[in-house]
Amino acid sequence: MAQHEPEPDPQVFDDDRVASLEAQFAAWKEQMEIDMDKQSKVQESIKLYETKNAALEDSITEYKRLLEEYKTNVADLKSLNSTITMELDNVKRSHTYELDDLRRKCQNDMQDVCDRSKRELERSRNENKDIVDKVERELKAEIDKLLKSHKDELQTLEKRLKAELEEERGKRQREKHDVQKEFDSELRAAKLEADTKERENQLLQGELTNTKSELDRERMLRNALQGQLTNATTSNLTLEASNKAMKEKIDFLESDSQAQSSAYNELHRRMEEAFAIAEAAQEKLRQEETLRRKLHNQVQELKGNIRVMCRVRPTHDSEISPAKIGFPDADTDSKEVAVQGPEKTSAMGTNITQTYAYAFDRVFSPTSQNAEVFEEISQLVQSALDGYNVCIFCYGQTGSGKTFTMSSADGMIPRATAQIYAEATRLQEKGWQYKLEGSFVEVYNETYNDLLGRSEDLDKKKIEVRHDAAKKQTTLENAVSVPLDGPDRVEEILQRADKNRTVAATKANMRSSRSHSVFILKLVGENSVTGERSEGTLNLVDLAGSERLDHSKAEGARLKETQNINKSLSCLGDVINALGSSKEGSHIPYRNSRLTYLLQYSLGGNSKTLMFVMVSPLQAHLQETITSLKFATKVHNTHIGTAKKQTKASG
Ligand SMILES: Nc1ncnc2c1ncn2[C@@H]1O[C@H](COP(=O)(O)OP(=O)(O)OP(=O)(O)O)[C@@H](O)[C@H]1O
Repeated sequence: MAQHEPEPDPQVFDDDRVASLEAQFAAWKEQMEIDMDKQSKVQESIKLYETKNAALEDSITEYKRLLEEYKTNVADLKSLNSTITMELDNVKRSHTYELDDLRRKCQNDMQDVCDRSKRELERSRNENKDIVDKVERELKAEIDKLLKSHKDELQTLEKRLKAELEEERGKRQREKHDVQKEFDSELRAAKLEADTKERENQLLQGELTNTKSELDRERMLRNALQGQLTNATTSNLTLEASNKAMKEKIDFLESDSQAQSSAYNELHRRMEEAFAIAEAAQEKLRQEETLRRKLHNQVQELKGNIRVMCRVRPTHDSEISPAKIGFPDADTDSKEVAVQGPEKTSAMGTNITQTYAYAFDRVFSPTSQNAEVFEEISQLVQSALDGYNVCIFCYGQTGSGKTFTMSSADGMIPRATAQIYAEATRLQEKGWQYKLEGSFVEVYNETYNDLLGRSEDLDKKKIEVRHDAAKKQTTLENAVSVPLDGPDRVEEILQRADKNRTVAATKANMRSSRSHSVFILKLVGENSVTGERSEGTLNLVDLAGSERLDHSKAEGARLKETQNINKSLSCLGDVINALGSSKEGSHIPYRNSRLTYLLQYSLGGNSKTLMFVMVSPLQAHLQETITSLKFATKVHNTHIGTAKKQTKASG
């Protein structure tokens, strides 16, 4: 069994216990001192914390106050901000309205001035011409009539007077002769009688008185006869006076015709004046034409040098499953198109469709006609006449309506050339003479082909493209260029190009879809009156189908074609991108494809560019449609520098 040590008795204080208690006490004391020390430290800390707490509370109060102040400031700033935003919106809106008004006013003024001047000129020309013709005719007829009637009157009068005079003279002569004869015979008889009476005087004194009285009677008779002779002479004199009066009348009538000829001279003078006014009006018109060109191109520059428009073609009767394409602002601006994407299943398992919205400078819905589309581009066509390089191209997948828009019978090419021809003819009266030349080339497999050359030469004849950097003009060596001397020539050009392409096409290869065609119209104008000269180019481009073909399914010639199309279209995108992002003078990759090389001077800062993105309305083409619209949006967001007109004084 184990021995237990006895428990110490608490009442017994031996030395060991005392020592242990003392040690314990010392330890407690030490501990207490430490605790006291700690307590005083804690109390000090508490005091410190209390001081800090008070300071913190002060700070919190200060912060709260500052926060309140800050909130008030924020509220003030917010309301100031919204006021400024509102004001900014108002200013923006009013500026937009002002700009629109200014633009509209400019266009209206310009139109008014042109119309007024035209009407004025036309009216004064017609008036003058009519007045001059009428007056000339009337005067001539009047003068002829008067001269004829005067001549006739004169002749009749002369004849009558002569006859009367002759008759009167004859009558008087005869009367005189008779009287003289009578007198002579009477005198002879009287003499005889006097002789007899003389002889008888001596014999018959009484009879003498009788004879004398008879003689007196005879004398009286003679006097009477002489009186008659005097009367005849007086009447002769009267007739001569009336003859003179007649002559005076003739002179008067002749002087009247002089008055008419001075009236004619006056009219001639007025006509000269009218011609001078017409010439001044024409000069004014010429000046207004120069002003119109300036204003027109300012408006074009305001619209931007690269514009993008979208056209959705209608579905044909044979086509089913149309895509859901909407035109949200068709009733107002017509600038938006919204395409409903393919149906997808969400993470929650529900079917969803996404709508993609795009905005361009103009969107044409399927109901739009070529005439409506041309209205939008006609102003750019006008710019080509004014000396700018203009490039209009159609981009889109095969069958989206590019060729319909560009080259159909009422497409952009025939319409543009007709407008240019009409405008060039109209400008002749303002002193402009234009030389218009058209060529039509195709870029196929990175080679240029002449669509106006002989069909057997297609793919064989080599065309060289030459650039004149100073004039910013491009020439095609070895390509046929046709002078556009009448509006019908374009139909001939289109037919020839179409024939060449058809000859080149094979069953497996629809050439029109696999090549880019470029219609190039050169417009060189000279104004003999003002000495101005302008050189512009209009390029109308129908691009190859933009659909991404599956390389894996293409082989041989088809693969090469596909690669070339993809390359040239992406080069076109690169050039536009570089033009939009680069500084002046930096590198633009025109040389990377034949298409961009050809269009070099019609895509840069010196030109005005318009891209039509053509859209097929079919659900089956939806993916291509979205790709095309994305590409077009990228182009639309590009800003290209201000165009420069190719004008210089001739000589
Ligand atoms: N706006 C439209 N109105 C009526 N028909 C149209 C319109 N646009 C295109 N079409 C018709 O749609 C068809 C395809 O058009 P088009 O040949 O112009 O397409 P494309 O894009 O030029 O094709 P490809 O690249 O093969 O040349 C043609 O029959 C054309 O007449």
